[in-house]
Amino acid sequence: MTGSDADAAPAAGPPAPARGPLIDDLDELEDLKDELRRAARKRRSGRDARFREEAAERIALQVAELVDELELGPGDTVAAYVSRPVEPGTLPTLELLRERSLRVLVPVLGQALTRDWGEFTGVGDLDHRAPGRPMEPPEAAGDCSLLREARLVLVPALRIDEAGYRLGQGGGWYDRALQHARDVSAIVGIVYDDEVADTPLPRGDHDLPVGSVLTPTRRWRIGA
Ligand SMILES: Nc1nc2c(c(=O)[nH]1)N(C=O)[C@@H](CNc1ccc(C(=O)N[C@@H](CCC(=O)O)C(=O)O)cc1)CN2
Ligand SMILES: Nc1ncnc2c1ncn2[C@@H]1O[C@H](COP(=O)(O)OP(=O)(O)OP(=O)(O)O)[C@@H](O)[C@H]1O
Repeated sequence: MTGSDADAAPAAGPPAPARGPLIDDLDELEDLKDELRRAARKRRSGRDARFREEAAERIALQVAELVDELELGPGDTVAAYVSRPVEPGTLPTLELLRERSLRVLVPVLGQALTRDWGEFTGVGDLDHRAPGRPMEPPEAAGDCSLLREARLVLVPALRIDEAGYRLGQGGGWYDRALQHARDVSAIVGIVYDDEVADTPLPRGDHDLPVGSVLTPTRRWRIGA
């Protein structure tokens, strides 16, 4: 290495994680993402009930640690999702958050899949409106601007890469909702361990990264 190369080296800290190519052509972007979604969904559908239950319990333990670290307590707001059977499970997490007297917001899709949020008050209070659709509280507490009140936002994904970019279900629901989060550091993406992408995911202009990743066995901040 020459003297000038050494001078140009960054001062300290790890290198920034590689971001995927920014793809302007929306058709090309959707084709690439759809192929990845197909593979991810296929793998998810092959997991058995025992694996899923254990993973859901482990996710709740990880979330409990995070809640302690953030010193969240009664009255603080956390946004989460009500998992569908194939997704990393959140039912134990939701119960745990309630037990700690946190205010828990979960998506309410509304008529035209609007991005409203409702309060989670217990699994028994949720409605199952249509097959394939996540369970929802019977009514919304407010629209997407409510998300700003959340100190922690737990977000589902099919895959997440090292720079925090996520592959979602393809509706753009979270990409739009997350614009209202108070801060990227409050956003935590949840995936199974083998869904952490070791090569950067394709991303568009609208894709927003998460600030941390949480799996059934570990959690870390992006870029840390
Ligand atoms: N648990 C969970 N909640 C979430 C999301 C998510 O990815 N996971 N979303 C993330 O965007 C938003 C909306 N997600 C939706 C997911 C499915 C359908 C739906 O209508 N699904 C089809 C069935 C598809 C299937 O079987 O795979 C249907 O009911 O016809 C609608 C919204 C908000 N809530
Ligand atoms: N902020 C936004 N404004 C307008 N359109 C958007 C926005 N975010 C996403 N979209 C559109 O929504 C569609 C799906 O986006 P994308 O493939 O990124 O969804 P996803 O991240 O997989 O899903 P989700 O966010 O629901 O988990 C795309 O057509 C995209 O252009």
